[in-house]
Amino acid sequence: MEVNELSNAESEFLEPYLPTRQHTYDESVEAETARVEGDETDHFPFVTLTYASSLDGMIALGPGLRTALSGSESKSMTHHLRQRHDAILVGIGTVLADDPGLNSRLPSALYRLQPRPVIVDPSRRMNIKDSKVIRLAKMGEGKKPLLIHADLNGKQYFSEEETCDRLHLATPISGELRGQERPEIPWEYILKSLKLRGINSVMIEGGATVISTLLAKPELVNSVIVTIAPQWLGRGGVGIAPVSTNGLVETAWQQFGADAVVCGRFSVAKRTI
Ligand SMILES: NC(=O)C1=CN([C@@H]2O[C@H](COP(=O)(O)OP(=O)(O)OC[C@H]3O[C@@H](n4cnc5c(N)ncnc54)[C@H](O)[C@@H]3O)[C@@H](O)[C@H]2O)C=CC1
Ligand SMILES: Nc1nc(O)c(N)c(N[C@@H]2O[C@H](COP(=O)(O)O)[C@@H](O)[C@H]2O)n1
Repeated sequence: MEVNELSNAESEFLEPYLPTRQHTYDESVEAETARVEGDETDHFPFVTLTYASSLDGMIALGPGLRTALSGSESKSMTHHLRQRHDAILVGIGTVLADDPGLNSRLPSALYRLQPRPVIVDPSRRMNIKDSKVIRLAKMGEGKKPLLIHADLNGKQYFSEEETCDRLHLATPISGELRGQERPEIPWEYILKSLKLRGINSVMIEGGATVISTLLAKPELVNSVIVTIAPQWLGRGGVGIAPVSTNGLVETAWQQFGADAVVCGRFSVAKRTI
């Protein structure tokens, strides 16, 4: 699908919902801070939650199915967001279903402006060999992905490999994780660890599990940007369903092609970066 630069009016519409400090992320700085352990600060990156939804609140036709909802204009909007954040984060479910590129294909997206892909993959399910995100990084069209793993032995360490970097996170409640088939790492811990590595802003793009769990943690989210495509995906679809009710404030919406893009914030006190 064609991806084009946004008009001035389109970027101005998005601007109030985007992180103010741009492109502060520096890979060499990340390598330095990687040695720091035991982060006790309460600093988090700026977090933007974003996804494309159908009129019936679905983000995919069915589990594991890559589903195009955005039109060219709103897809371009997503690629604009990608180059305005230091990192783009998805869960392993999205990588296995979609094999996404997780880079910005905008003509203005120089390597320096590309987001660092972050994949939450607690049990190391990612197929490194055949992954598009790694192929793009090798070609210099995107940054090397950072995989987040759960370390069940209670250790936190970083390892750099040729194709990807790995951040093994022991959580503050690591004892409770032992023996779990799908260990859950607290989002506070994931986000703090990214900040500690020099990542000041992260765009969280999916999938259903990641978005739904973060919607129940509004105190961690600075902005929400949702594309609504004018179609229904039906009852077999994968929906966004937070465990608790909530709503956005300071909302604005604009049409991008046939789609509506809705922006907003949660009313809980926000942090600045
Ligand atoms: N329309 C849209 O904008 C988007 C749609 N999608 C769709 O979403 C679907 C994938 O959604 P899901 O299967 O729910 O996958 P997901 O991408 O949300 O990943 C879920 C997996 O990530 C890991 N994970 C997530 N949070 C974790 C945490 N706090 N601690 C430890 N591990 C954690 C777990 O292994 C979990 O099983 C696909 O069909 C994909 O096409 C994905 C992204 C955007
Ligand atoms: N903005 C948006 N609209 C849709 O209709 C989508 N299906 C998605 N999905 C997300 O984009 C990823 C694919 O991106 P690449 O172009 O391959 O980098 C996919 O994995 C979802 O995260 N997004």
